[in-house]
Parts: sequence; structure tokens; C-alpha cells
Amino acid sequence: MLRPWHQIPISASKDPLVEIPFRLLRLEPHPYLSLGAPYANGSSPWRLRSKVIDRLFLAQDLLKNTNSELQLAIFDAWRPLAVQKFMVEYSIQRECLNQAISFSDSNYSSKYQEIVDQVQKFWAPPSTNPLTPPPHSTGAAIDITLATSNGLPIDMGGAIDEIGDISMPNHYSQSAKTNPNSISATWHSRRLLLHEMMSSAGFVQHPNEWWHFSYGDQLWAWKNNSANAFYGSLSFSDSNSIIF
Ligand SMILES: C[C@@H](N)C(=O)N[C@H](C)C(=O)O
Ligand SMILES: [Zn+2]
Repeated sequence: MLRPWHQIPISASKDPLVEIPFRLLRLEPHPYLSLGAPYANGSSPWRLRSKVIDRLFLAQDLLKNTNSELQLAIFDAWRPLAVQKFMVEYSIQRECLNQAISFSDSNYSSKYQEIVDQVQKFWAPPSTNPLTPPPHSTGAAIDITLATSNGLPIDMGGAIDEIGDISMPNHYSQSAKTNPNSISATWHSRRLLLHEMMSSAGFVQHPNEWWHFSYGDQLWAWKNNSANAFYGSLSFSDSNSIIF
């Protein structure tokens, strides 16, 4: 499924993919490694382009100055194409189970196709076309939330990766307006805070996901009216060297 930002050309930067320093909190164990996703040769998902990491530190400092009791907490970062494919297939199967659809009838069921469409609102296709890379395989995208200073993720009114309207960044805006003292208003303000810190540091947010942000990829270029994106897909060869 092509998105409007897939028409943006990529003029590939050589900014390297590097390990995210431990000063930024990681939510361990890594959710997709725990599911058995295929990270070749034990390669680390905790990596991003170096300039993206600089921006994350900026967002972290902004957050510290706004609310010293909170910190950023990273859920996922770099994702090889094989992992993107694994996670898309896993998510379709999980939704089939949740919605009691038989995966074995998949080819014949229109309900199955509905589930595929729902999942594709949240997961980018594992495209091998260099013109349409999935954002996480460029090293420019991050799934992130807020945590207390002692490392406990706070409730944002919906789990990361949930398939449904609850994941829309503004899902609670109406109920927050109607009832400013409700838990929905708290969730809305937490989502707004995350968005504000990340966007002040230069990131853009995915339209359907409160937790997904990127810097320098096609979505970022499209939202910023920039002629080019500067991060394309990268993957690791068996020897772990970077291939652009
Ligand atoms: C679903 C979520 N983890 C995610 O990363 N979604 C984006 C759009 C993606 O698959 O690149
Ligand atoms: Zn993401």
C-alpha cells in the first residue's frame, strides 16, 4: 500500500547507524527479540542514525526541563527488513486470533482482508524497493514512550502496537475536553507532552501512532514540505558491515 510520502525522493546520507547510548532508557527485554524476530547474527535493535540520536538527547533535555520526574523510554529503534516482515505477519496472525478468524481460511475470507487492512494502517509493508523503505529499516524511526525517573513506563492510555483507534495520537482529545478531570484527560496530556518534546527536537509523528516518531525519512520530508528525505533503507550483511 503506497502512502503519500512514498513519492518523496531519498538522497541517501552516509550518517552511520550507531548503538544508542545507555543514558537513554531502553525498555528491556526488547519486545520483538522476545518474540523470536530474526535479527541476523544477534545484531542489536538499539541502533539509530547518529544524528537521530543527537535529536533524541535534545528531546530528553527538553523533557527534563519541563518535567524532571519523567524521561524518554525507547521501545524499538532500528529494524531489519526481515524483522519488519516477521512483525507484519505476526501482527496479522495475532489480530486473527483476537478477532476469532481462522488463519487457515485466510485466502477466502473477506474478514481476513479487513484484518490485513487494519494491520497495514499501523505496520509499514516490508518493502525491498529502495524507493519505499519501511521507516524503521532506515534507522530514522523510533517507537518511544514516557517513563518515571526510576524507569517505569507511565500509562499512555493504550499499549504500543495496539491495532485500533485507541492508538491515534488524538484519541482522547474529545473526552479530555468534555471532562478535564478524567483519566482520559491525563492520557491526552501525556501524549501531547511526548509529541511536544519530540517535535521540538525536530521529529515528526506517525498520523496513526502516538509512539512513532522519525527524523529525516520520507514521512519527515513529506510533513516538512522538504524536497528530499535523507535516510534510505540500510541492512546488515552477514559480516555486520553497513550496506547503503
Ligand atoms: C506498529 C509500529 N511498531 C510501527 O513501527 N509502525 C510503523 C509505521 C512501521 O511499521 O514502520
Ligand atoms: Zn514505529
